[in-house]
Amino acid sequence: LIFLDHIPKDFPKLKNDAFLRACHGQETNHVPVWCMRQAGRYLPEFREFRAGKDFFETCRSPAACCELTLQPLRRFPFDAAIIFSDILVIPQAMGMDVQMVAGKGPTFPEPLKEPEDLLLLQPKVDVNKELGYVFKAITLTRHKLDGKVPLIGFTGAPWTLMAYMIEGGGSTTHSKAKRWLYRHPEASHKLLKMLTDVIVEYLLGQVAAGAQALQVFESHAGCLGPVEFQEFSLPYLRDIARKVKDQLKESGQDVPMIVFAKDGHYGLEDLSQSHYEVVGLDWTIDPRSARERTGGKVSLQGNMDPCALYAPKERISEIVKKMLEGFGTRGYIANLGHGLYPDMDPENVGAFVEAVHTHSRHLNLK
Ligand SMILES: Cc1c2[nH]c(c1CCC(=O)O)Cc1[nH]c(c(CCC(=O)O)c1C)Cc1[nH]c(c(CCC(=O)O)c1C)Cc1[nH]c(c(CCC(=O)O)c1C)C2
Repeated sequence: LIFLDHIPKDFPKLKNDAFLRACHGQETNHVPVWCMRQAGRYLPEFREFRAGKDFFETCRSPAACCELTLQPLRRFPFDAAIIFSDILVIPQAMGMDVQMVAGKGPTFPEPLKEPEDLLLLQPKVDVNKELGYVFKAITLTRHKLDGKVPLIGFTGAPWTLMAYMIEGGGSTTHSKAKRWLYRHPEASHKLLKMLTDVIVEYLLGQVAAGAQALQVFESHAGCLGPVEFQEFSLPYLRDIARKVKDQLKESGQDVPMIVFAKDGHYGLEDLSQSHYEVVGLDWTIDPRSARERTGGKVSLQGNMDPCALYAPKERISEIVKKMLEGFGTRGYIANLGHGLYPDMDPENVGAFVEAVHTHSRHLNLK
């Protein structure tokens, strides 16, 4: 792969490696914490910066992505940054039109309807050309972070992206996309394979650009059952991790990978044996049982109910303490079980971060 030869080597030295150490199951003084959607509409500075600008235009501006990535870190002592972007830049790179419609979310004016529509997709995507703007944003942000915390790159997983490409936007049932799984299994596998190929190159490009960890979002695992998950999600999640890791090993790099299959608790054992260092959890799983079911094979990330941030600060602190006791402080990264909502109070996000740091330091001294 060409882009691995171009790894910039003049990045500032990392000052806080708690997140990376926790990914590898190593000891840390405190439990590292970050929040999914930490760059988002709950921050007034985010709303002000985004006002009047098109969402995907913002994604295509490395300077804007850098600014939005850094905003939450100016407020809170998060232990990791996640690059501002979106999972739907991949369908765009494959030739589909995606627009962000205010009050509605991402919308595909012409979603995939039948297997013949796969012919409309770019058969061979040049990720450097189509997604180079993300790589530029990552390199710029890694410099501007000045080694404060590691930078996480991310992608949507194949099934989740397939679901958006067929549904044409958000959905509660995902029945259009699931119709493909039952009616057009071969075409489904063809599309999932196409997506996997692009995702592998995209993640490698992000590492070459400076990403220090990678998260794969299988946000729509919950609408699959265990049987469909085994056939249409898990093999591709595994393939992505194996291929990315094989390539990175060749160039002597070690970048931890996180898999987050939202509502995919039925797949927890399998996910813990899928070549990812970290398994992300939503709030429907009890921390102790997650530890038991994953048998110490992986680090765990999560999983406070985002809505617990509506509670008073003292209550947040108690909930965090219980969560830390359940997971233990080793091989654990605190996070929410899903992203922050726009109406959440930034002060309570601060209380969450502080509770994780304070209680985990205390537990480590015991
Ligand atoms: C802040 C934001 C993003 N995307 C969207 C918004 C809100 C719209 C706006 O700001 O104008 C629209 C935006 N983009 C998407 C949605 C969900 C639509 C739906 O399914 O109904 C919305 C509202 C699609 C999307 N996009 C993403 C996922 C996976 C995570 C998840 O499960 O929530 C998904 C499913 C990933 C994503 N998306 C984003 C990040 C940035 C980094 C961070 O976390 O701080 C990330 C990681 C950024």
